[in-house]
Amino acid sequence: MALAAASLNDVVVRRSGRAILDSVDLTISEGDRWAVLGPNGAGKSTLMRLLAARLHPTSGTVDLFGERLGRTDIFELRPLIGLASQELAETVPVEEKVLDVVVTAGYGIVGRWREQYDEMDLDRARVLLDAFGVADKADRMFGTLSTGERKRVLSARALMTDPELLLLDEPAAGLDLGGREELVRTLSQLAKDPATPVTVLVTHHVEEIPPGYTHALLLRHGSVVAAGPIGETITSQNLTRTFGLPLVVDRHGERFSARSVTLS
Ligand SMILES: Nc1ncnc2c1ncn2[C@@H]1O[C@H](COP(=O)(O)OP(=O)(O)OP(=O)(O)O)[C@@H](O)[C@H]1O
Repeated sequence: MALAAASLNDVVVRRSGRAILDSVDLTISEGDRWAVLGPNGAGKSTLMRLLAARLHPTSGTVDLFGERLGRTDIFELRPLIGLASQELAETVPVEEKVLDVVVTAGYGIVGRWREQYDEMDLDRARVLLDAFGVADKADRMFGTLSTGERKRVLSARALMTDPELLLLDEPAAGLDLGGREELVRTLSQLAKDPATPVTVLVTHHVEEIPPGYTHALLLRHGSVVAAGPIGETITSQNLTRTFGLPLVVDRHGERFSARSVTLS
């Protein structure tokens, strides 16, 4: 059997005496594209930090590409993982040139630290910016971009190292409707491309799940409500349990939408 990209076994993360992830079991396999959903505070970003080898579990085990967190050199693991998150966005210097924000991913840093980069790296960074519709922003300062433009740049950055695992934490948050739809289309094209690595995307909204996503994980209060193939997991019953209010999910081809049910 192929090695799992990520395998979590009975994972607990405890903070201030509270389990912010509780008994989480999860296997992410080669070719999978996972959407992770749950209300604010459910533990989604904490899960992403584990998958990014930026956090160790309090108990249980996390294996990334067969290497166990805590027993392996995380600095060897991290280049295999492309991460785009708000936490990372906040570490980017506002005066950093957009092209450099992307290209520095290849050097495992944020913030420009040398004057010259390889022309091949710069070309790749431009191609990725183009794929996310922000090639025309390459020479701008990161701090002058809109929220949505920053999200796109960081998604491009996450792919710069040609990672084995792509982690996108709320890539569509703060985008307007047109921007969201464009991003969903870009992410869908990526999802359907066999060359794209295993992907895990966090979102608050089923509308943001790109076509081509194969699996979903629903979290509430740090626990898994449901996990599995997307069509079986994104259901009215599971969403209702996850968000704690009566919800109806509709499916339109490969897209989902959800609305609350008014109880009379
Ligand atoms: N260091 C910490 N100490 C105490 N509580 C923490 C700590 N870090 C995170 N938490 C709590 O853990 C819970 C899960 O946080 P996390 O950021 O993973 O949630 P999330 O699902 O990503 O939320 P959101 O949708 O709001 O981004 C939250 O209630 C948060 O307040």
